[in-house]
Amino acid sequence: MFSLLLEFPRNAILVGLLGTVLIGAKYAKWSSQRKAGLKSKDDAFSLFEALILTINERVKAWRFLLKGPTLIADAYKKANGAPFLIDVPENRYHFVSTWTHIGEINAVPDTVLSLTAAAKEILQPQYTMHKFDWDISRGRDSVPLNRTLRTYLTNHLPNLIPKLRRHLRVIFDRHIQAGPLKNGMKRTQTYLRSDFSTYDFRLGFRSPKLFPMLVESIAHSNIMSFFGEDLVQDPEFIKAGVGFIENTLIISEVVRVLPRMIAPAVGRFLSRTFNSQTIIFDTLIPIVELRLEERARKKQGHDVPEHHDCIQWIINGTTRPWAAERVVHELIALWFGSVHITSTTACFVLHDLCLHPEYIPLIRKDIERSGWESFDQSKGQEFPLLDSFMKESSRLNPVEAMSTRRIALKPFELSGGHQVPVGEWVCTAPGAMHRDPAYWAKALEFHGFRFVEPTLYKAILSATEFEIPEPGKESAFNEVLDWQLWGTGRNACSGRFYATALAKTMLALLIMNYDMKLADHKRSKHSFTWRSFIYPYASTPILLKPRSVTF
Ligand code: HEM
Repeated sequence: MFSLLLEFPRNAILVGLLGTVLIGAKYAKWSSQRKAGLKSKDDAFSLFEALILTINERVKAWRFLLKGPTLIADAYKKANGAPFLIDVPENRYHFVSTWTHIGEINAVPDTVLSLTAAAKEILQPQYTMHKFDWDISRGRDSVPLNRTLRTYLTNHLPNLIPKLRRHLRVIFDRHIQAGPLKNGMKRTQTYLRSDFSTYDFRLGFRSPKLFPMLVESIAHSNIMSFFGEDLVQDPEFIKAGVGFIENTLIISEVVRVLPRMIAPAVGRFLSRTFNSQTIIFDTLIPIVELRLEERARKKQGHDVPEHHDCIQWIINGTTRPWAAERVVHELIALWFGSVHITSTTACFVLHDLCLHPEYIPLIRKDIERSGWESFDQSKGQEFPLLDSFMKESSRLNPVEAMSTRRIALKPFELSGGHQVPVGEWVCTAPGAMHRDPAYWAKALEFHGFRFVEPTLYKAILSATEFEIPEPGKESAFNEVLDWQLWGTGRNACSGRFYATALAKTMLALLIMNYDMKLADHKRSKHSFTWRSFIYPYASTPILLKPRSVTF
């Protein structure tokens, strides 16, 4: 199921080979064009120099695929606050690293700098999302989805979180019990829990496949939140939903690096070969059509069933109803943007919990102090120590080394005179910014309670050894103003309240109900990078053992 994650290096080699062929082809064309005009030895020498330079630049651009975060971090240091350029195989990125420049990006409309154009280049939705052809500047078209997530889904969290929690407990128990036993007794003995799932607390640590467990948990939760509870019972849909993420990454990567002449044909071929997008589309269409019918019947005064999910909120949010196909396209894009990044973020927090186990007892106490009911009512804001720990983990290990991506649809100039030509990208470097001592005291050190409020610090932490490196940095995980995890301004992630509540629910369940440790500290950051993304391997070796209490 997670073949992509395991086979990614192989795919990278394939793309690398493709790149070499392309560079060769481009050079042959370039060289033959110039031979005609070659007159002297000097010309031949300049040609040779130019060729070496071009090859150097191209090799560097292709290196971005395998070493993106390192290249960005190195260039960030050299630039010392100024905008800097990084070439990638198919484009040029202009990175900014000051909050003034970030503010300037946010100040222009999306007819000048567009997130949706950048997303279109990354995801190639015409091949990956059932021919979704979204506008490169969406204007008010983005309102129904963003309002759905930012307002309706967030306000629904007190009802939703307890339901999600019930499902998550069952999924965790199933995965953890299925993991190989690493120590303890050989014979399995199971106990019935109050919620009718079983677990086996007499036995030792088990080694489940952590990342697949987290992806499945988030996929289930998102199905319930976006499409309603019925689809959770549909294994084919869930399989397609998880496979869709891998398929999208493969198809879009291949299409992006191929020459424009052949990319569409290959894209169409891959689109037919990997059919998860079709399964998702075909499953969702009748559901959305029924909802549109219900909307029409309701307008005529008929009684219709009530639904509390994203399908319904998107439909309700449009004044002139969108066609079913249009609603489904929005949902497919939402699915891609929400499953993968949330599971990866939660996975890295779990690694950090194992690397810094001294934080766990205090985080447990704090979770007990608040309790689930207060957490649910706070829409996932509670558990401040866990919140701060998550933020410190993602500050040092954001799963994305780039954020606030925009394509220039018109020429754009930053203060100081840096120009961004049409078609090129402007973006930020969260990985590098988050480690910059200009923004953070003791920037490279992990301080899990860095973001805790002073009053809470006095009440709970002052008698402990834990340090807060700098006063005045208290801030929530879902805050956008002091870091780049969620992007910028009006385009900042509208799903961040839901994402935070879900990730925190999962982490709190695992922290409270299991003891955890890394099987092998040397392999703790068992991750690889592709472009600017950082992925955990599917089989990261974390050991979990049920505790004798259930929370
Ligand atoms: C830890 C998990 C997540 C992270 C780190 C994250 C991060 C981001 C980032 C960096 C952006 C781009 C913002 C910009 O360029 O200014 C974004 C946009 C977006 N995210 Fe998330 N996201 C997460 C989870 C989610 C979830 C769970 C949902 C849905 C429930 C979601 C929905 C969206 C949407 C709809 C946008 C586009 C906003 C727009 O077009 O204005 N995200 N996210």
